[in-house]
Amino acid sequence: MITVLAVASEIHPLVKTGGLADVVGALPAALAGHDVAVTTLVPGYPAILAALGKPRRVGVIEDCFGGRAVLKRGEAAGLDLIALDAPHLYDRPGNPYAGPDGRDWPDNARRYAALAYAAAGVAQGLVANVRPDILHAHDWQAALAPAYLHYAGGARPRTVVTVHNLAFQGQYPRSMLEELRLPPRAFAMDGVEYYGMIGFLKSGLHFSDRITTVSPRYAAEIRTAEAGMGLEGLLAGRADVLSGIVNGLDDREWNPETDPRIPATYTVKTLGQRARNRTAIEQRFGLGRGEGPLMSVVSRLTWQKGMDLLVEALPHLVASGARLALLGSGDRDIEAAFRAAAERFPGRIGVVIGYDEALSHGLFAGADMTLVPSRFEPCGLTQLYGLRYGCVPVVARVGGLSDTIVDANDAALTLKAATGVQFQPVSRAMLEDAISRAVALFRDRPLWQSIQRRGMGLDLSWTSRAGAYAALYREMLR
Ligand SMILES: Nc1ncnc2c1ncn2[C@@H]1O[C@H](COP(=O)(O)OP(=O)(O)O[C@H]2O[C@H](CO)[C@@H](O)[C@H](O)[C@H]2O)[C@@H](O)[C@H]1O
Repeated sequence: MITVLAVASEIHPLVKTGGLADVVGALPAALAGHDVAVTTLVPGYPAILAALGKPRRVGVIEDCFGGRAVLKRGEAAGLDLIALDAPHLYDRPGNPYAGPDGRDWPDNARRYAALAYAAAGVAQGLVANVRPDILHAHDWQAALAPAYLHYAGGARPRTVVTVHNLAFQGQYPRSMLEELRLPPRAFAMDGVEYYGMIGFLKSGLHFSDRITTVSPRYAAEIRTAEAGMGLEGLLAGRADVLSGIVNGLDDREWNPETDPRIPATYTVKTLGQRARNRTAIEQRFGLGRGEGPLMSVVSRLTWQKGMDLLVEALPHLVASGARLALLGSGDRDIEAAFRAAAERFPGRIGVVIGYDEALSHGLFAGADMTLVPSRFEPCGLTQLYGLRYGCVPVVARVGGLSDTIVDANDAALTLKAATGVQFQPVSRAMLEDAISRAVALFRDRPLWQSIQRRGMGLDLSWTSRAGAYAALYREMLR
């Protein structure tokens, strides 16, 4: 049995702002089947402490970045958790990273340094009976852990950092070095220094034994200047320990045969049931009926996700006979642009600004397609949900979108291999072209249904994908 201490700033179903939470929440159960036991260290946000009920106190850090912290262990939603209960850092309502005004909490450097610092402590024996073989840090919020272990010296577990999104790196001023409990010598190129700042993610990428990201294609892309966001040199230098493992989806949550969140459940043999789900979408999003396809989006509304391009492509989408139901939140400008489009095209474009887990399931269960025009995408989960639910993905050919969808070109159609529509480069013109191609494919119903069924029949579950992480851990311990 391999023991892993996972460290992350969010975990589904307790605290989620994006795909990171899905992965961190689903992996432990899937890894159990591979003889890997995962304990996850998370910040003691109110939602986490509430879910833990009556946890055991398993450790104390007297001076944890400005106050006392208690490590509390318990089970919630089937997860073995250690919460870092530090009210001065985490006892705040709402979004984990930002205050009610939408701005990052000013002390985020300390809040997530504390998480990584506690992780390093647990990795070196702070909690009785927890002596992990592997410390697995997810994203910048956890990425200082390998650095703390390095500077602490002594015995340590093997370490791996997973990059879910290179765009978020955690960069803070040099003046915080002492406050973050890093020695002066750490401020160097072969330390935590990064372009004159302290780089949390950079530190993790430098000091970890292994680096993974969430698709092979993204693992290759981030070694280039185009997608490396300044870290391409470091990543190229560590190419021998860098790999990509495509995300799976949580079968317990995402299964159209059993999903309690959708009006009508269905299987690959009863696709007709989806009509009821489509009607529910039309009602909720104020859409009229139509011959053309019902397209959908579930996304953060950001530049990464190409949502500004989609705004520009909306007149084309409507002219091609399609309708759109969009659920998302994010940049205020993009939110406003979608609201305006819904007013301009009543009955054709329906928009719900916000975050709504149940409604997102309904969209995959009833829409004909899901649009994912991302400029970059480490893996992407919504295209996987689309495949599973017969909601055909129309995606940009980047990162994990490239690794998970087979474009319906002539060759793929002949080989009966197509699962969606891909386009590149990521531009308004090519997005519009992809929309047109998707509309044309949709008109050929038998062909369309064969594409739907093929996606639904794929094994996308973590149950099989988790094997790649288990194999990586085994190799690291060899
Ligand atoms: N308004 C809304 N209402 C309800 N649900 C919503 C929603 N907006 C988004 N979601 C949900 O949030 C998750 C988003 O996951 P993604 O993988 O698409 O992207 P994200 O950029 O957050 O994750 C990063 O990490 C993940 C995990 O590794 C990578 O797949 C990805 O490429 C990378 O950018 C999905 O579960 C989606 O359904």
